[in-house]
Amino acid sequence: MRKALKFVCALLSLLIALLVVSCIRTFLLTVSRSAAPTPCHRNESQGYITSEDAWPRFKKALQFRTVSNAPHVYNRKDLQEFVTFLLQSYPQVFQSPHVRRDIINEYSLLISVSGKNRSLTPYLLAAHLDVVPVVQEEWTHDGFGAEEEDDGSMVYARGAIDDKSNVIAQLEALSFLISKGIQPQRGFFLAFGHDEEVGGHDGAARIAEELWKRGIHDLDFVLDEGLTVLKDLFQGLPNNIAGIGVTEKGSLHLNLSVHSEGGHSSMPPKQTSIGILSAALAKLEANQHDIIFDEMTHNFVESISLDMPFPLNVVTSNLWLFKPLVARALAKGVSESMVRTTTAVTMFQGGLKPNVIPPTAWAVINHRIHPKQTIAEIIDRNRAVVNDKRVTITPLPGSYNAHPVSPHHPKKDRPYRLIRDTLLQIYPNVVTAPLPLVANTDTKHYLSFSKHVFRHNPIVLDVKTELHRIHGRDERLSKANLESAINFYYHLMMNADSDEHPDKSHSHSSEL
Ligand SMILES: CCCCCCCC/C=C\CCCCCCCC(=O)NCC(=O)O
Ligand SMILES: [Zn+2]
Ligand SMILES: [Zn+2]
Repeated sequence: MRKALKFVCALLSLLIALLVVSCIRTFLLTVSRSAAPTPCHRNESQGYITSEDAWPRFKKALQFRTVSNAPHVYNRKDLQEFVTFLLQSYPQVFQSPHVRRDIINEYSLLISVSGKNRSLTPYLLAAHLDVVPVVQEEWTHDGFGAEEEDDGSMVYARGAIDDKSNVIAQLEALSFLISKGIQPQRGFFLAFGHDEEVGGHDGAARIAEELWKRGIHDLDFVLDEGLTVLKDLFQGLPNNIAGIGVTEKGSLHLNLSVHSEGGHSSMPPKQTSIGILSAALAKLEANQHDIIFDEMTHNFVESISLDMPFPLNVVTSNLWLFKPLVARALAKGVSESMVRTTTAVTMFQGGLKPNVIPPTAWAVINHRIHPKQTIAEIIDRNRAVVNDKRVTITPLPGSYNAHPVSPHHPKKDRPYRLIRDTLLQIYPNVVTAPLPLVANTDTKHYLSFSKHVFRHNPIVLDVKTELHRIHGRDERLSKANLESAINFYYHLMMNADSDEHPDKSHSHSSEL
């Protein structure tokens, strides 16, 4: 008894000592924290664009039903009309001697802007023209009506976030540049694919082929849709987080199927194919893939730790002691998609009639694969968890592993710094963070052109009230967000020329 008491006292003393050390360490880190680097692009003379003129064009763009349903299955008529609308809406852009536009594979749009200084490697901004379907009965607004809130501050439509806002914002920024009589030093491309939502095989893939054929084998950087500026990501965090996707998770679509005897429902087996499959799916949902707390996650947590309120600041700035606790906390809510391979049962089919034993049942699971895992690992573990020979697990075509991680040191890596600084010009109080994009983009088709590939959508989304609208019901975008996006791309086009960002052909690390 005495020994047990001594052990408990020793343990308590150790815990108290560790907590005291943690608090002292947090205090020292806080007082010694260097001021955030002043973005070297606070060049206010670059001008500012309001969204007044853009707003009606954006609303019209949202009304085209450019829905993609499956690879090669999309609304060709509305895509054609949407592209025609874009070409007619920006006459200044397409009449400029510095702009070439090409329709690629009938429905994608490649806009080439030539730079004054041909020695500078061009960059590419990507967006996409297509959208996912609307389940209208779930919406409170017409999914393609582009209806506004009473005060005109918000518009509701599929594609408002993903991804027509970026199509319009990039064109508006280019139009403003041209209206000021500016030809950029560094050339760039606007690449609008027409089937991103179903893999980009007919759109972005063909744009990439066209660039390669033209002898463009090297891009300074690629920027596509991706993480947004996230509001209220964690309770108590005062700043919004501007995630910059420096990699993106892999994607694996798995077909699970069960084939069994049919027959009359009055003489049923113990389990029908639907029951067997449902049990397998329930096992996979109950046994999620492991939490992975990698270096990028570690750095991210540390980067926001000192802004967190007590005692979260102590916990998150002392990962040497609290990492398991923080890992478990991250595995809840939307941040779970960053720390593990996610499992989503997205399709299920089975059964013919109420009185017929279903001979087959099948389902599709979508895994978004953590950058530290592979397709093979996921399939092997799924098979072990299901552990039922009656269930056939087959990978569907179009699966791929996570992307390479783009260089993202803010001092050494100019393209990352360019995007970070431009974000800070538009959103001065955010915390920028290199993170994995949890979804997928057309960047998969541009990886061979540059190692500097980023995924960011320059709008602010409240994590609780807005994220679920992406591919969900009542997708919407505010006028303020459209305006910020336009100015982000405009400043990026200007900053890409800035001597603060010398071309990589004479790259040197500049102290900020
Ligand atoms: C600690 C950080 C946690 C981050 C949590 C995730 C936040 C996600 C924010 C924005 C995601 C927006 C994704 C937009 C791109 C989607 C493009 C798309 O739909 N591609 C097709 C596909 O992925 O299937
Ligand atoms: Zn998208
Ligand atoms: Zn999408």
